[in-house]
Amino acid sequence: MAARTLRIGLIPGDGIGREVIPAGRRILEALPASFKLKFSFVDLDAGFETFKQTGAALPDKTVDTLKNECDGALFGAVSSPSVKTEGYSSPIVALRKRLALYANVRPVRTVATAKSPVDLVIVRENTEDLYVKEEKTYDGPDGKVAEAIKRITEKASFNIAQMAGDIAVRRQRVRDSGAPSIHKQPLVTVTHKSNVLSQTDGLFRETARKALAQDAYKNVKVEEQIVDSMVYKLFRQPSDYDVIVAPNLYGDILSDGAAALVGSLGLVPSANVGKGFAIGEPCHGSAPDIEGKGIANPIATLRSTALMLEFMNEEAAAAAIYAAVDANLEEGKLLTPDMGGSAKTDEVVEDILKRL
Ligand SMILES: NC(=O)c1ccc[n+]([C@@H]2O[C@H](COP(=O)([O-])OP(=O)(O)OC[C@H]3O[C@@H](n4cnc5c(N)ncnc54)[C@H](O)[C@@H]3O)[C@@H](O)[C@H]2O)c1
Ligand SMILES: O=C(O)CC[C@H](C(=O)O)[C@@H](O)C(=O)O
Repeated sequence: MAARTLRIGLIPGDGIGREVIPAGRRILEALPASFKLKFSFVDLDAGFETFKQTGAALPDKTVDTLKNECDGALFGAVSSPSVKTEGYSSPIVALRKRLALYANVRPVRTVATAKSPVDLVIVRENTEDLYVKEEKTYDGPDGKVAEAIKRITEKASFNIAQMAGDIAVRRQRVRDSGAPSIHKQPLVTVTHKSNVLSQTDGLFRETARKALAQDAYKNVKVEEQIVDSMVYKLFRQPSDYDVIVAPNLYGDILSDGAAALVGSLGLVPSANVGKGFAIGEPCHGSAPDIEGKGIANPIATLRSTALMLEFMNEEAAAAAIYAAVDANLEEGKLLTPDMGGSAKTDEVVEDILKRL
């Protein structure tokens, strides 16, 4: 069989995004020939630096190249300012919408030998909710008033719940094939706040339930949880959760919280997934506090690279990367400072490449 050639867009962005994305490229280049995969790469711009230089945080060239040339991509992180900056808008949020990457899939897990095991996936809606970013400020009788639209549609809620159901079924298939797991039965937990937001989150809840009632998911247990009590229960008993499906903002917040349960934000990957296209992206941001020190944990990016390969139907290559990363973590000798070690980014990458 001839090797499959895949063209990958690399969008480092800002801060530690520039320090971790090269690790993603290196691990793809280091995949053994037995996987019959070849890669070509194209460097693409986005982020606050790009905005300062060109006036566009997400140049059209980046979007067009991804659409017309690439089979997949890796995105690092961007330094979006916390104050309104005329002309700037988060490029990763824009990219998710422009490429219709409707699902943000975020597996959060410990290694098999962990004392308090966690093995869950947060499936975050990726295009709407408060992230439609339709905001306005005006003067009212009590001073300035700022408003934002929270938009939930039936279509996006249905699609994201189906993605959660499909992932639950796939995870169970892997368990049934003998893979060790802390879970016995597939479970999807629908997260919402429809006790207060009965129309928006109400529509999400009701639609997700409808989607998960389809025959394809008849073996999947479906539960629901209000997002605040979800946080409480997740932090007390994370091993109770298998697949969590959430509207955009709750999914964003839950995934950083869940990262704390497994030791570091620097471990948690994600994939922005659309029909036939996926962008791997570590869950973390540009980490200005450690930028330039060469100590960023590359594991979230390496796992995001594997996750991108999974969505390209290259499960075996993805599994090899996960195994090499797990071997590094299980030995626990070469860890970056966020994990209590003193290793540099490049040393961790070298160690994982050796194990591949
Ligand atoms: N996908 C993205 O582009 C994305 C995601 C989140 C935040 N951001 C942006 O990043 C900037 C910084 O945000 P923040 O500081 O609130 O969050 P952050 O995720 O950048 O950092 C939070 C904390 O986690 C640590 N951390 C994160 N990733 C790490 C890694 N790989 N290795 C070791 N430690 C790591 C940081 O040092 C920091 O202490 C903001 O401008 C925000 O808008 C971008
Ligand atoms: O800072 C940005 O530009 C986007 C941050 C981004 C988000 O979805 O809100 C990040 O928190 C993430 O989880 O991907």
